[in-house]
Amino acid sequence: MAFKTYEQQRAEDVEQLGALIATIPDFPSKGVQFKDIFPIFREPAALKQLVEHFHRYCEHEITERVDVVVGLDARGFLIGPALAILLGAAFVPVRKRGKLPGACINAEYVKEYGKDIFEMQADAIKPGQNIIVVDDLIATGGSAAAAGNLVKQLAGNIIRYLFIVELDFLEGRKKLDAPAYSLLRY
Ligand SMILES: O=P(O)(O)OC[C@H]1O[C@H](OP(=O)(O)OP(=O)(O)O)[C@H](O)[C@@H]1O
Ligand SMILES: Nc1ncnc2[nH]cnc12
Repeated sequence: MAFKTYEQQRAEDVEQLGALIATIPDFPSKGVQFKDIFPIFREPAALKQLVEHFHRYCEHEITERVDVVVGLDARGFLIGPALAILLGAAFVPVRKRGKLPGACINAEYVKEYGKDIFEMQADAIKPGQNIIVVDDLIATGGSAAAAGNLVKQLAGNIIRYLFIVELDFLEGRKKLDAPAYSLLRY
């Protein structure tokens, strides 16, 4: 097989993985065009391609050492730990209220179809650690911004937000305090 440049591999990933995303109208409520990532996860080769895409992005675009990958409840848990293993980093979950034991910090947020409270264990991040925040999708940016708020409460240093899907028209990345990268933008 011919050698592919970083950009050629990126374009191939966007095309092949993008073709697997399904759009379901009016889910979970009327007017929402729900982007379903699970068809990617049903195909072993696509799942590997997805995780390797994010790993390649980090190797190519991030100069700092990544200490911790933070994943958002619940679909951020699907790629966060796999990416953390490839990066040699730790994984820390952000969970919805009431799910984590011990002392927790919290942040309230509003998202595309509702509002909620996120929590993180108070000793999950050490001051000054370099953090990547990972989720399946950014819509209004409320969820990712709340996760960023939690990291900042613990004095972590966010170096990137990573998403599989971004809904550009909702301008969620404007709420974020660090650069964002999305594999697929609609
Ligand atoms: O940018 P926003 O408007 O905040 O929306 C994006 C968030 O919404 C979805 O999660 P959801 O809260 O539906 O939870 P789930 O992963 O448990 O389904 C999605 O996985 C993101 O976390
Ligand atoms: N349109 C959407 N599709 C999938 N997940 C979402 N989370 C928030 N908005 C979403």
